[in-house]
Amino acid sequence: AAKPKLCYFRGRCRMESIHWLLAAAGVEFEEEFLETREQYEKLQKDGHLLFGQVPLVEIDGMVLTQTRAILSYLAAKYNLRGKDLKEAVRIDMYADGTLDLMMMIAQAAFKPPEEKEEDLALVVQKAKTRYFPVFEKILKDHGEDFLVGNTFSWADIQLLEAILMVEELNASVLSDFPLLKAFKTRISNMSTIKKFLQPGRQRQPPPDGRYVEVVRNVLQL
Ligand SMILES: CCCCC[C@H]1O[C@@H](O)C[C@@H]1SC[C@H](NC(=O)CC[C@H](N)C(=O)O)C(=O)NCC(=O)O
Repeated sequence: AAKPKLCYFRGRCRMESIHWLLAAAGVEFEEEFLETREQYEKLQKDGHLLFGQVPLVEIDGMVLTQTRAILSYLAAKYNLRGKDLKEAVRIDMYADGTLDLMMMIAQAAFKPPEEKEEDLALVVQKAKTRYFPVFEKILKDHGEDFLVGNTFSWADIQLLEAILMVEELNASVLSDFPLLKAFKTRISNMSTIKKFLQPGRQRQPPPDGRYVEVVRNVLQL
């Protein structure tokens, strides 16, 4: 089958969780990076953008947008969405929580320096007081290597992505979360994820001025 084709800016934000999921599933993908307004307008003209937005993923003969819908489809397709509906909804809840946290980081990139600083400090605070305590407790109560059931799922991928992203902001953020530390080591060492984390793979760097400039130009923000 043809490789999935991803279309987004050369950066993280909404597409990064899709990179992670495909990489964790060991699925090779192609990418088109949006650099110009013309590219974006062509996608719109071709009717590929349902609501005029990216991320865009072409897979299995479909043209998909809406990050959450894409992630749900991919998680189900690659057996990363639990063994039944009850596990699936728990995976969705956990994944949604990490997406909320990571979106806070993504949006901060577009703020002026002082505000960005404040926003990112708030993100670290939220991670330490709201999100990570929840996941620490889940791991403690559940007593398994993974967040849901006793198998690897999309929720585990999302949590690792979020942990690494928050650690970029504050390296000692896991100091009060021993189970999350062990979780991070365990999941990072899974072969497909270990490969993805090596330099030069398709993981994107944190947003920088160039990324913000390209997004603003392409979207005319
Ligand atoms: C000020 C902050 C602006 C952020 C704008 C974009 O840069 C990324 O960091 C976040 C977004 S992504 C680009 C944006 N896409 C979305 O907002 C997708 C939202 C959708 N619910 C999803 O989850 O896929 C976009 O295409 N907008 C065109 C426009 O709506 O006309």
